Amino acid sequence: MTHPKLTLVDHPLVQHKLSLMRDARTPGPDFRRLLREISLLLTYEAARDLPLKTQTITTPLTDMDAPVLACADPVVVSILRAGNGLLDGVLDVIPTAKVGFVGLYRNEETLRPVQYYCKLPTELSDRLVIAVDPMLATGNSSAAAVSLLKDAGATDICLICLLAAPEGVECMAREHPDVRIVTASVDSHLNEKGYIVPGLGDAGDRIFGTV
Ligand SMILES: O=P(O)(O)OC[C@H]1O[C@H](OP(=O)(O)OP(=O)(O)O)[C@H](O)[C@@H]1O
Ligand SMILES: O=c1cc[nH]c(=O)[nH]1
Ligand SMILES: [Mg+2]
Repeated sequence: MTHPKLTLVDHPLVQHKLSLMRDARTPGPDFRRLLREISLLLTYEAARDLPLKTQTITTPLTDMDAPVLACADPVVVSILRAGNGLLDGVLDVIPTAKVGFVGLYRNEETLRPVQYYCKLPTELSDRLVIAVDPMLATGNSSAAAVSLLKDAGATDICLICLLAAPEGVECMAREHPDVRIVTASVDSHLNEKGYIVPGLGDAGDRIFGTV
């Protein structure tokens, strides 16, 4: 398993919260809160290369040349449904981000994504586009969503996923080696139904209580 642009966030807070999320006994409200908190921490890594410029500001004590962002507003794209569990955490950190949605579900037999919705901001080029989906399993859903973003003009894309399987990382390396991936874990493998092992189960069902 390799991807030229994969960042594994091994921060102790992220790892601790992820372990709580993996635990099958963790109730839905806690699961949702933990995902939002981790999302905020993963966003720091996704936004690490945003450019800065200097602007003169006046503090209560003096003038100073202060660093401020020098880029167009980033875009965050939630891959429905489970991506919505990460969305608010990204917006907590980047409140000026524009928001898009790509609706995809995975056919349980073929493990191929089926698209049912797409609504994106008009301007995607020359800005950071952060796609969010908690699970990168076969990688088919994220790869399809990223292709859609590229077709719509995105040039600088980062995928935030809570958990990845080696198969999903390989899929992204094959289809989108230019797209950065920020994740909290690359797990062992996929089971025969395409679920990440040890994983955390079905992210969408645990977020929205649809088990
Ligand atoms: O890498 P893949 O093999 O494509 O699997 C990962 C996809 O599966 C899950 O979505 P799901 O189809 O369960 O839809 P949901 O978000 O509506 O629950 C998950 O949120 C990813 O989108
Ligand atoms: O383990 C998995 C794989 C796909 N989708 C999930 O929600 N969980
Ligand atoms: Mg699901």
